[in-house]
Amino acid sequence: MSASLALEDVACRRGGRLLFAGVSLSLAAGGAALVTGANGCGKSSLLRLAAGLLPPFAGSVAAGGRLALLGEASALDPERRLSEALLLWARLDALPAPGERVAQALAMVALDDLADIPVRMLSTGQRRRAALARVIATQAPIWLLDEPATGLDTRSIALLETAMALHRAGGGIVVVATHQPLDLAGAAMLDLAAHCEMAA
Ligand SMILES: Nc1ncnc2c1ncn2[C@@H]1O[C@H](COP(=O)(O)OP(=O)(O)OP(=O)(O)O)[C@@H](O)[C@H]1O
Repeated sequence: MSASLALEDVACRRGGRLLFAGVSLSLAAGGAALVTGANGCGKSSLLRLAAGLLPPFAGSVAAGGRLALLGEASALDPERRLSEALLLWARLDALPAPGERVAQALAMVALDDLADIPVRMLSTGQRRRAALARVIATQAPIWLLDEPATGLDTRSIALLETAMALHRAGGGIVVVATHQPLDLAGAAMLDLAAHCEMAA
């Protein structure tokens, strides 16, 4: 089955408040969306909704394919060596060759030289790239990336953009919530401000 992601007239309520309503998005294989909006308008919440971690208050979410979410935290065990911390996650999805997938993912984010370093010793930007490597290693067709460029230098942003482009070229889907401009050619633009229910 080729990947797809559809949000239809979705509303989100958190902490007793309606954050946004009337959000629709339809992505097919190779598609991408860029989610923008002011702090607190619900970008992270939208990604969690798409990931199935939050139920929509109204509307529907349908994902055709496995999802991988890059959230604020890297979710990697700080005490483990980077490659081992990634392997723990890669083994969870029961796909073949977890070691190879981790090695390839580390190379894609240019962290192969640091594979044996404990996660706690990585810099902020290196940790962000490690979190991206975790997503890449899942081989999930649908990527949900929350502020993936935070803390990244110019070269690392280029690596991120290349990884997203390659993923889409292979039929993957990318949804990115970001405050930073990112090269995501032909992406659907979703400005949550237009759907925000919170009065400024
Ligand atoms: N677990 C939670 N319970 C209740 N309210 C929450 C929870 N998590 C977030 N919120 C609230 O939901 C609103 C939207 O938060 P969210 O993190 O989705 O916004 P955002 O657009 O991603 O913000 P930012 O740009 O600062 O990352 C905020 O007002 C926040 O306080």
